[in-house]
Amino acid sequence: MSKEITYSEVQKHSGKKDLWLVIHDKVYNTTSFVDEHPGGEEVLLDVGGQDATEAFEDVGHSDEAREILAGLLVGELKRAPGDPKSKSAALASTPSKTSGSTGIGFGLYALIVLGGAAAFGAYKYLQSQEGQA
Ligand code: HEM
Repeated sequence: MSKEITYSEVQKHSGKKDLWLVIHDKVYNTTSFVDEHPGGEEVLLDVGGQDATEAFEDVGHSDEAREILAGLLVGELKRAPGDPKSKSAALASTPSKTSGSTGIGFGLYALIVLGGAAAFGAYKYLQSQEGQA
């Protein structure tokens, strides 16, 4: 069984010489990798000691990157009440589910109504122009 690490433990490792990250609720020691990261050390230091799931996934890292990650594993994150919520849970579901289907449905509905109104207005305007000519 892999080691369980608390979020407050991870937060202690946020310096360049001791850099841990959380990605999908797993803890990685990236200290040896910072200098080799093709995306630069700055971005890794930015998320040092924190949940980097979103940053990591936003870039769309390759399978090779994920293999490197596997080699840096320290243990599993053990969440305690009050810790920042898991970011991988939000990423796992589709956008329509996370933002609530009503939100997107309403946005689309409003777009259609507004688009329709604009088209109607343009039609009326053109008609009035024709009348004048
Ligand atoms: C330990 C975690 C990470 C590993 C093992 C890793 C590994 C890699 C690898 C191997 C590449 C080359 C392209 C690829 O294979 O996808 C890459 C590129 C990149 N990474 Fe990461 N990465 C990590 C975390 C992050 C984080 C947290 C960020 C934050 C934004 C980030 C930003 C980038 C960017 C922007 C590139 C593109 C660089 C370019 O194409 O010029 N990476 N990473």
